[in-house]
Amino acid sequence: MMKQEQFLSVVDRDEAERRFRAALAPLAPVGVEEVMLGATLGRVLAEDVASPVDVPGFDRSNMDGFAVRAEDTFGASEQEPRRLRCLAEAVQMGDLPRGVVEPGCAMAIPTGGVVPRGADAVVMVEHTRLEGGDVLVEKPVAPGRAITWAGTDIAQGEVVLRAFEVLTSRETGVLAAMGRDRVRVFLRPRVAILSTGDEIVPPGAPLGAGKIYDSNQVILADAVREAGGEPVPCGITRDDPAAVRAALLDALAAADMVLLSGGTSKGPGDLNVRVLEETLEAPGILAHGVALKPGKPLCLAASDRKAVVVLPGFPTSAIFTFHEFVAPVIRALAGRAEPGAGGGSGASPATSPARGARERGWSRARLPVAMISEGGRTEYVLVRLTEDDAGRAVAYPIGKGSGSVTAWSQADGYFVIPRGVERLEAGDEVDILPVAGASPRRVDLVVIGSHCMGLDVLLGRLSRRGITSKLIAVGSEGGLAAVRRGECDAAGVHLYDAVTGSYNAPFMGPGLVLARGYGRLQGVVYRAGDARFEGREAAEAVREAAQTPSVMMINRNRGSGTRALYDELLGDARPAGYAVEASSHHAIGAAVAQGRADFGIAIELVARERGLGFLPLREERFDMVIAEARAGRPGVRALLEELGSEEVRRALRARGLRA
Ligand SMILES: Nc1nc2c(c(=O)[nH]1)N[C@H]1C(S)=C(S)[C@@H](COP(=O)(O)OP(=O)(O)OC[C@H]3O[C@@H](n4cnc5c(N)ncnc54)[C@H](O)[C@@H]3O)O[C@H]1N2
Ligand code: MOO
Repeated sequence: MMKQEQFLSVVDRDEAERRFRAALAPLAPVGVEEVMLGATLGRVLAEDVASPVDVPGFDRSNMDGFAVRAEDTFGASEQEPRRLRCLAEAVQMGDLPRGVVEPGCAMAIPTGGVVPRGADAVVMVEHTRLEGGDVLVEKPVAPGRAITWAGTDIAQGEVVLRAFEVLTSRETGVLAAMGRDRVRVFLRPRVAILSTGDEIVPPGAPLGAGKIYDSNQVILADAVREAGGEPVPCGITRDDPAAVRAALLDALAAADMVLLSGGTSKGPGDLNVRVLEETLEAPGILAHGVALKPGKPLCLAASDRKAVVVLPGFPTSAIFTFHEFVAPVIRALAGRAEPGAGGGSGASPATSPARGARERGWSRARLPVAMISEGGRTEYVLVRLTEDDAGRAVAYPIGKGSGSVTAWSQADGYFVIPRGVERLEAGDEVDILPVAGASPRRVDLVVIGSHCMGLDVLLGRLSRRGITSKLIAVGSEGGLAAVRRGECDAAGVHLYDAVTGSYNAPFMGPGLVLARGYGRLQGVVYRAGDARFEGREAAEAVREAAQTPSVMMINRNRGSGTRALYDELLGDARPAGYAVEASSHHAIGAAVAQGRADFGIAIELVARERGLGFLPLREERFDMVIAEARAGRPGVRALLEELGSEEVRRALRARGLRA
């Protein structure tokens, strides 16, 4: 009862962060260690590095030629060269010359050689001739010419690198040039990562029914590394209070911070917060429930100044809340300055400018569609960016929900819908913020529309040709609208026109051209061996199944081309499962394969992949709609070339498509 109430009293994002930071303050690096030069990459310097030596350590020649006294060359020309006596000694690389360049003399010197006493310039060998034992100088040189004086790059005692700098290859090279073979850096904060849940299995293990792979552990471990921490992977713990408690105690002993994921909302297995309550030392739980989407069940806690965080189990929620609340703390413990923080506390992204994105050229973007938000929570919307014909950015919400494992990896950025705003209109402008680690870049080809494995074949071939592309999956109708608005180069569509009984062509209009794609055979899918379908004619089998009370179907979403096919076959019949509307061919395949439904309509490819029975109905055309205005772009031309190539057609046929 208590837990429910606490969870219901969600706190504002900024208030949650304030409590968390206050409990951990002051945030300072966890310690210092000395590491060898070869292990410094990515580490943060914990000392100001002053050079123990001059660089270069001697007056160095920058040319192959002759060390001279500049005034001996004044007035020299090809017609009237200055004659100098060539000294017997030549400067040897890596050695100090013994002789002195007296007036009227020259000493041969290589690039990088030590300038001998007496000389104050070097004449390039190209500007000299040898004659007997003499050097004829054909061009005058000013004093200092072609010489780098000792200590002019780095002077002995000069501070070249400062504490809190992150060491990249640029800095490590400088350390080497000063002769430093080891350096003091901040310790990486150790961050223990525990996954919890009876349904979680490690990648590589067989995936039983109802189980999912532990993706949070890996993305969190690598995100910890990216923030400058050292992950301490603690594996997967069952939903059992004693087991979670034991794992938590081990983690607290081994690390500077502990991250758990899952088990923080309201299900019977959501016991992690209770275990925290019973296990942590003061101050314990600071916030459980934050007015954020995604991320509401987030639990921020501290045990004696060690941060303990239960991230929501859903992958998008987990990584979003990690970057919002946890990554800045890891960076502070690692000695990495907050980008743009200027020492202040982390500003809410709702109020901070979209700096990173602006630097990359995407700042404000237009929404192509209206959006509803809950209003009561600050909502973060992951987007993919494209550009309209006028070069203005357009932000397509990814819309896969917090459970998605791909949304974060596909996002070019995100925008914030502040608490209290319930609706954004199509055409509204939003500020795009960068997604940690993503570097949105312009691509050669943007395809918006329905996704199909055939497109994977095409875009894969383009990629091998060096043509980059981006596919934004919004369905056929969304694709057609996007190409009409000039927001993409091409749209993959399969739109059925009931009036003409044909695909795609009836939907073309001014400024659009249709490029012939391929066919996908649609039909009834069922579990192989089911006598109600096996060996029968599709329409008749469906008609009969629809009258059989024990048979369960699965439907497609309204507006999809396949739904029209369902309705044609079923007429007025409403068999059990009619109201269940899956939104993809793959979902139909999964439902039938796993026995949640006995039949559905999908493309042959899906039946093949899942070993389902298949009764053909008709061929659906998947074509590309091209914006005429963009037909000349190299990406579009390459796409059309690929579509027309016999090799591609063969590859499509090999995947069960009709090309
Ligand atoms: N009745 C309510 N139910 C839920 C609420 C709510 O307010 N009332 N909140 C929803 C929200 S919002 C979220 S977010 C989720 C988060 O729940 P938990 O943090 O308790 O996470 P679990 O229930 O354990 O798991 C959710 C989901 O994530 C998967 N998961 C868990 N761990 C991992 C992992 N290591 N790698 C990949 N995926 C993982 C798990 O299998 C579940 O599918 O709760 C809503 N429910
Ligand atoms: O708040 Mo949850 O993190 O949206 O899915």
